[in-house]
Formats: sequence, C-alpha cells, structure tokens
Amino acid sequence: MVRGVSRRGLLGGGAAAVGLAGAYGLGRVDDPATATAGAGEERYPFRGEHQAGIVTPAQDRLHFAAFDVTTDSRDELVALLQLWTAAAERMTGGGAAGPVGPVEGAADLPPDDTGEAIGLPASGLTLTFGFGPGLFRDAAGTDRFGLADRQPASLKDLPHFPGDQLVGRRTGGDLCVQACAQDPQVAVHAIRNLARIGFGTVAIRWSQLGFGRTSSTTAAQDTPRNLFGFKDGTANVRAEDDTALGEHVWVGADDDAAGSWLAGGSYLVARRINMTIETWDRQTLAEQEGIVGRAKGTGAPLSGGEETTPPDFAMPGSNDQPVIPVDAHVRVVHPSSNGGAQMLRRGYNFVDGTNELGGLDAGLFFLAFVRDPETDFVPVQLAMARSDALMEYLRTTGSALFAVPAGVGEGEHVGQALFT
Ligand SMILES: C=CC1=C(C)c2cc3[nH]c(cc4nc(cc5[nH]c(cc1n2)c(C)c5CCC(=O)O)C(CCC(=O)O)=C4C)c(C)c3C=C
Ligand SMILES: [Fe+2]
Repeated sequence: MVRGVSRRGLLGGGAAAVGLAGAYGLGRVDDPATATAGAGEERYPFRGEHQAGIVTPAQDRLHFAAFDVTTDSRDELVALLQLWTAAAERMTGGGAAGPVGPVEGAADLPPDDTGEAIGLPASGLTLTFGFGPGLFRDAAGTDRFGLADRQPASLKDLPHFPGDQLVGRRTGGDLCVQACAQDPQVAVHAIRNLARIGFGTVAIRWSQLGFGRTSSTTAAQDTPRNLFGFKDGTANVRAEDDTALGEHVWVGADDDAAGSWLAGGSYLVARRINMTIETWDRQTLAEQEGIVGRAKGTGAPLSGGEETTPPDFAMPGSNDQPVIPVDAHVRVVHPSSNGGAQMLRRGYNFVDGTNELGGLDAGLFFLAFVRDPETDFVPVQLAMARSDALMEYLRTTGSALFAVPAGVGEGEHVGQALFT
C-alpha cells in the first residue's frame, strides 16, 4: 500500500495489523511482528490510549520540529489541532496529508499534499504531539489562550545545567511534533505538511533530523549504537514493562491538580547533545570502555556477563578502584545512584555537516519520555554534570521540554482534554 493516486481506498488492507491492537491493551499495534505487512508497510494506529511514538518500537529515522504559535486566538489554535489530527491520521495510515491528495485536485489550486511521498508506504510513521510551557504563558507571562491555570507545575523551562551551551534557535517551543518512520522522506513529508497546514497559526522554531535510533523500546529490538560506537539503549524502560511505564513514563490522574488533562500522557525531554567525535576517537579502547562502564563490542557491563547482565558496581578492580569506575556513565546515571529515577530513552544520532573547526557537527539528539521531569530527568542530568566522565566529550546545544497528552480517542483531536 503506497501513497498517491491509486492508494486511497486501499487503506483497509492493513486492517489485520490494526485489528491486533489489543495485543498491548492500548489500542495500538506496537509489536513489529504483527504490525509489519511487508517492507515499509508497517503502520501504527494514530488513535489509542497513549500517543504512538513512545512505546512504539523505535523506528530508524526522525524529523522533530518545535513550533511557535503565531496567533493569539484560542479558536485558531484549536482549529489547527483539529486539522493536524485529521492530517496525522491520514499520513500515519499511509495516505496523503489532505483529503484531496497531491495530484488529484484542481489544476488551478495548490495541492493539499506536497507530493514527495507519492508511492511511498506508511513506513511505520508515528506522529507524537507535545505542548511547551509557552502555550500556557508566553515569555512575557501573558496567558494568550486562557490555559495558564491548567499548566502543570513540572511543565517549565528546564534549568540551565553545567555544560549547557544552548543555542537560542535550537531551544524551546510552544508545540512539538516528533515524526518517526523507517523512511526519512516519509518523516520529512509529515513535518513539512503539518507546517504547511499551520501556516499563519504556527511557524517552525527549530527542527532536527535524526538517523540510527539510539535506543530500543521493546525487548524484540536489537540494541543499536551511538556515534561513539557503543550499544545504546540496553537498560531502557521498555514497552513490555507495564510496572516501569506506570511508575516512570505515564502521568497519573492525581499527579498534578492543574494538569489533570495530562493523565495518561508523558513529558518529553529533548536535548541536542554535540559529541566531540574527533577527541573521543583518540582515546584508547580501554579508556572509552572505562568512561562508559560497558564493553564496546558486546555492551556487557565491565563487571562481566552479557549485555543484559545487571552491572555489579561493587566488584573490585585494580588499584583499589571498582571495575566499573566511579565516574563511568552507567554508574552515574543508574537508577541506584539517582533515587530510582528511570526514563524511556528514544534518541537518534545526528550529523549536521561540519562545524567551523572542520569537525563533525554530530551527536545524539536525546529524547526521553518521563512521568515527571523533576524526579526522573533533572536529578540524573545534574549527576552527569557533577561527576560523569562522559561530559568531557559532550556539549548540549539545544534543549526543550513538552507535555505530551494522552492518546487521541475516536472523534477527538490531539490534546482535546486541555481545551474542554
Ligand atoms: C540525563 C540523562 C542522560 C543523558 C543526557 C545521556 C546522554 C548520553 N548517553 C550516552 C551513552 C550511553 N548511555 C547509556 C545508558 C544510559 N544513559 C542514561 C541517561 C542519559 N544519557 C541512562 C538512564 C542510561 C541507562 C543506565 C542504566 O540503567 O544502566 C549507555 C549504556 C547502554 C544503555 O544502557 O543504554 C550508553 C553507551 C551518550 C553518548 C550520551 C550523550 C551524547
Ligand atoms: Fe546515556
């Protein structure tokens, strides 16, 4: 099933996959074995208890966009969310952005789809929407949309962390859309068309392309590698772990009185982290492994075993030092070092050409979903800043926080609970 002239009307062909949505009890198909009907044919239902793109098996490509809302009209904002919902449902189903299509409309009108995805299948596209702090109060403190009394306490700009070298044009945003797909053209097409639909109501503030997912979100997925060459995502919160998801990813109904509309949703932390690849590449294998705390080849902890063996932080090494160094990344960020904090990481590698010194402008676009950034992200980031050997090779150049509302029910639009 592909987008374009002949594909509409064929969308029912994926019903078998969609019909298995009950597998996780969440009205979605998150199991690649059931969702995949052929190369590029995998589709994830747009509607469900939670938004797709969180516990969905991490796709290989990303286009993430943060938007500024340029209108002061609440009605226009809601109308945009309605249009985005319809377009997102169509595109994630393998269809065009608009009801007419890229080439089916009148020749004297602009098409309601830009056309670069004609012939391409759904490619596992998910579109995940979030609301930034600026939607509730803008930089001047103005309540543009009558939402200020519904702002959750934790939805505020992240603190400035040591090591942050934030670039304004890569930071913040009133709205975000995370587009993930197996085909970069499909992800880019989705963001481009949502931006086109929003012309006059929103403007893209910044966006980020990513490749080579740096996390696994289900047990069935292999662990991919980051640009330092290490397996990344081994000890992630996974789709199968309902207990961890309930404790550390999904916002509870009683978490925040003002933010009760966010129940069943999550917070999305986005950090664009530049990695000084060239310096890293000059470190010995032993130094690199000591900095991470895991073996580069297998991903096993330096205390031994296999990739999924829990690290033994007490195991002695040489020179009265533990075998996993005290400043190793996996020790510093481990839940046992941070009061039990956990997060669902869903980041991507990026290379945005070269910097002014001729080095790669490259790194990890870190994305993490948490129930509360104050307890599950900020303490871990502060611990890294304090004592993580990895920090010497990192420079954070972009940062944002969004509230990601729960899934969209039948007949609803994205984030409807916030506006009712
Ligand atoms: C504040 C949270 C984190 C940031 C920022 C972060 C950046 C970052 N991480 C790597 C490489 C690896 N991270 C690994 C594990 C890991 N990282 C975090 C948190 C942050 N990382 C957590 C919570 C964990 C899991 C710890 C555990 O429970 O054991 C690993 C090991 C493999 C794995 O478990 O995923 C690697 C490798 C880079 C390169 C990076 C910034 C660019
Ligand atoms: Fe990490």
